Order: sequence, then C-alpha cells, then structure tokens
Amino acid sequence: MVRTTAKTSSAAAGKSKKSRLSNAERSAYFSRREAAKVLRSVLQGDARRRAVGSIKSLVYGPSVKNKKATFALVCQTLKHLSIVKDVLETANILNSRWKRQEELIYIITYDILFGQEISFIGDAEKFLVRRKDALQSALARILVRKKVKQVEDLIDLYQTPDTLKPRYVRVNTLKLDIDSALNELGKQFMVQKDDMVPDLLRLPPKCDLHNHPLVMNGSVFLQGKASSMVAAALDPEPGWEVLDACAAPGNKTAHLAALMKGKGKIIACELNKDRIKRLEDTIRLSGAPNVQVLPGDFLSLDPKDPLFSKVRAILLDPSCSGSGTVAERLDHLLPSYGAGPASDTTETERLNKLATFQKKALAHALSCKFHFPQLTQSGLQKFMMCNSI
Ligand SMILES: C[S@@+](CC[C@H](N)C(=O)[O-])C[C@H]1O[C@@H](n2cnc3c(N)ncnc32)[C@H](O)[C@@H]1O
Repeated sequence: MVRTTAKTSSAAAGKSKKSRLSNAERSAYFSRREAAKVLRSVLQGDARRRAVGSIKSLVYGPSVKNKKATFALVCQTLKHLSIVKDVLETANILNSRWKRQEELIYIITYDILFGQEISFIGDAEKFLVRRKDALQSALARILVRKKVKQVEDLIDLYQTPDTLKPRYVRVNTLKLDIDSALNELGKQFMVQKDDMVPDLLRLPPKCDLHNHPLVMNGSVFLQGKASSMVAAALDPEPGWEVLDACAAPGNKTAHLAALMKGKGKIIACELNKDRIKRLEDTIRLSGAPNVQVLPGDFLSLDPKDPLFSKVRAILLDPSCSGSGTVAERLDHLLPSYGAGPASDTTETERLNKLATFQKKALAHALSCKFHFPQLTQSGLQKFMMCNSI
C-alpha cells in the first residue's frame, strides 16, 4: 500500500515535472518573441507611436502576455547588446534568413550566453544552440582582444561614460555672434568651434554651464551635436516658411529661427499641452520673432489649409524610442562622438547605419499621413527627420 502510494506519487511528480518543464519552455519561447518585438520598437522607434515611450510602457501594453520575463529579457539584452553584436559578428554565423529577425537573434544569443538554461524550442533557438560553441569561443576571443577577464568588465568597456563626452553649446546667432561667444566662454573654458556644425562650440567634458549668464540669457543653448545637426542639415533660407512638426521643447525651432535670421516663418506644432509652455519659454528666451506655435497633432493637419500654402520644408523630430540611450540615437554615428564603442565602429559600419537611417527616414516620410503637395515640386522638397534608427 505504502509502496503503491510512493509509486503513484513519484509518477505524478514526474508527470507534473514534465508539464512544468513544457510550461517553462513554452513561456520562454513566447517571452523571447515578445521581447524581440519590444526590442525592435526600442531600437528602431515605432512610427505609429506619438508620445514618448519607454521599455516599460511597451512591455506593459496589452499585447505582451509574459510581462515580467519580457521586461527582464529586453533590459538584459540591451545591457549586453554591444557584446552580443560583437559575438555574432566574430562568430560569423548569421545568414540572411536570420539577419531578417535580428532582434530575436540578439535575445536568444543573450539567453544562450548569459541567461538561464531553459531548454530552447523554436527554429531560431535550435539554429543558435547548434552553434553555442562558436558563440562561446567568439566571446572568449573578444575578452582576450579587449584585454579583460570577465563579461562585466566588457560591459563597462562598451559604455561611454558621461565624463568622457564633450559638452556642446550652440550659439544663438539671433543674440550673439560666434566669435563673441568663443571669446566670452574662452575666459573660463577650453573652447573650440565644431568642425562639422556651424555655430556649435565644443567644450571639455564635465563643464557645468547650466547657470552661465550666456545660457541664462539665451545667447547660447546647451544642445548636443546630433541635435544641432538637424536644422543645420535642413539648411532653411531666411524668408522661408518651415514646419517644425514635433517642436517642444523647442531647441531645433530656435535653431531654425537663428539660421533663418529671424526672417520668414516657423510653424511650431506640438501635441502635448504640458510641453507647449516649455516650447513658448524656449522661443521667448531665443528672441526668435518669427515662430507661430500651433498646438495639436501634426498628423491631423490639413495640408490644403492656406496656413501651410507656403511651407517649404518640414523638420520632423518625433518622440524617440523607449531606450533613451545615446547608443540608439544618432549621436553614435558621429565620428567624433566620445570614446568607447563608437571608436570601435568601423567607417563602413557607420556609413551602413547612416544609409539604413536614411532609408527609414524616407520610408517614414512616404508613409506619413500628411503630404504637402508643394514639397514634392522639384527644388522645393526638403524633409528632415531625426531620431529613429
Ligand atoms: C523628441 S521631442 C522634439 C524635440 C524638439 N524637436 C527639440 O529639438 O527640442 C518630440 C516632441 O514631439 C511631440 N509629438 C509627438 N507626437 C506628435 C504629433 N503627432 N504631433 C505633434 N507633436 C507631437 C512630443 O510631445 C514631443 O514634445
């Protein structure tokens, strides 16, 4: 009797273990796919989202079932992403089929190398598990190449500490000329003109300029290099009418106004009521006389409205993707951007990323619901989009 009970309970335990295992397998399989979807949104930006998103808001949306596991997987994969990419490149095992699902590949590679030993069902999992040795040996080679002993050191190495990044200020030429700004800031700091963006000054890392009189009176703006490239690349002429489609807090609006020497008109559209005040404050501080704030959703604007009949260019700077890390923004494409991973990025890699970004920007522009006919006439088309890569 006793023996029978023992047998029965051990069979039941075996059975329940089996079903627990398959539950874990199933849950890991789906979490990886949900995490891959979130990671894709985080890395590429989601053209459909209009407000600032975060990983949390993406994961805690209704479409994700395994929220906790998915959140952890996305965060951990992002933390190890530079290493994962490096491993995959060093191991050279990705063919074009799997490159099309690269976010899923990143997630699974993270899980195989650093995650939990949950058995891997699914084709992508099987593909990578069969190459586990190659992945591990690639990781070992990277550790040797980078002269570090453990993965944690590698993570530190891949991060660009804030303390190494140069500080940039954009001179607001509506209020001050570049040489006077150089002169004034040069009294306190080592300052030089940026070699790429006009009116941008580069200062050493860690300079605290928040309370500097030139910042307080709007003569210079604390604006990063990537952010300052956008209006400069759009290169609007004085007298043009330009639509700044996602304007708050207004740094690029103010930059456009300076480039246009305060002439012509900038229509600064902003959806978020709370951010409109900040936009107005920035415009006031910049002294730009030619900005009209337009509260509302730029996707709902009527291109046939006479208000837009003279618009020559659009600057589109939608809310960025969830990660908020510089690594996923345009900054790291800049050759001079800090130390760390950027300096490991080859020129070809950088140019490929730039080309991908341009393609995406174009696709976004074409899929944009609103279409200004006057922009498509030859010689008039100017569309500058930033952020999502
Ligand atoms: C990345 S920020 C823009 C930063 C700004 N260009 C600058 O340089 O200071 C994106 C802004 O777009 C706004 N936004 C998002 N979707 C929008 C929409 N559909 N219409 C208008 N504004 C939108 C957000 O509220 C946010 O203030």
